[in-house]
Amino acid sequence: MTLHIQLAQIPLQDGDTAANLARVLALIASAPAGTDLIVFPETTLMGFPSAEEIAAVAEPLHGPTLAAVQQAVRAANVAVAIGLAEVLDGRYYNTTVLLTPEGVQLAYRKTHLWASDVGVFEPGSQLPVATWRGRKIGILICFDIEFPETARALASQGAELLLVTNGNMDPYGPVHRTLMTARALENQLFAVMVNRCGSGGGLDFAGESMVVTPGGDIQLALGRDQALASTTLDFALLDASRRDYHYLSQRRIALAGETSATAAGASAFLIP
Ligand code: BAL
Repeated sequence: MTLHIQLAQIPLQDGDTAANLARVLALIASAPAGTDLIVFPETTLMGFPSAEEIAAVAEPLHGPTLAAVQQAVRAANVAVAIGLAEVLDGRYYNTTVLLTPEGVQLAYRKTHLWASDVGVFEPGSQLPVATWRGRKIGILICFDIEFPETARALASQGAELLLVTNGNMDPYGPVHRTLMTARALENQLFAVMVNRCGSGGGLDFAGESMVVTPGGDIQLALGRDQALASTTLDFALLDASRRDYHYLSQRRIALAGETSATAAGASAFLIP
């Protein structure tokens, strides 16, 4: 079984939802034939809003911006993993959704806040996994991958594909290059990371989006500049990586925390 994915490493405009949405809609409409999933960066749709802007730009998952993306996803018959600034019950979250022609399959709220997230977003408290196209998928956002427990919490629920939406800036590019390989290898799953590029808010974003196989090989690695790159995830590599040993079933130390079944083929690890 394979998944054809496109990595959309793009610059973003902080606080300018209209500009970011226009770019996203154009990329969805022009996705190469046969693409199953396009992965975008962290907070793609709003960029990084400031504490002063967040109330004005944050939207609920049923808001107009994600509705426009949903319409484009249906028209192009592709799925997207895309970030947004979400408002839910009066609280703001740095959220990434897996949005398919059928709707929101997965919504993940960044659980480990980077310094610039604090005061703008609240941390999420769940690490959910959903099943799509027969594969269990989990999402992390940027700083999350710097904590091994996060990917392990997804893998403990059977995750086979980790999607990471990034807004990683200089000088931390090498940190994520190393850790994406580690997260894939130690959990024997595909890890796909798409970072922002360009600059904004006084930051230079590192780009360097990548795909790592369950065996820890770098299947695709981009540079620092804007790029669209397609590749195919062959899940036979996941089975091969687990043939002689399986870290998850052989580990002797489990994570502290409960996992709840949330829907058919879906679950969530609850941070205590
Ligand atoms: N190394 C930066 C992590 C973040 O911006 O979430």
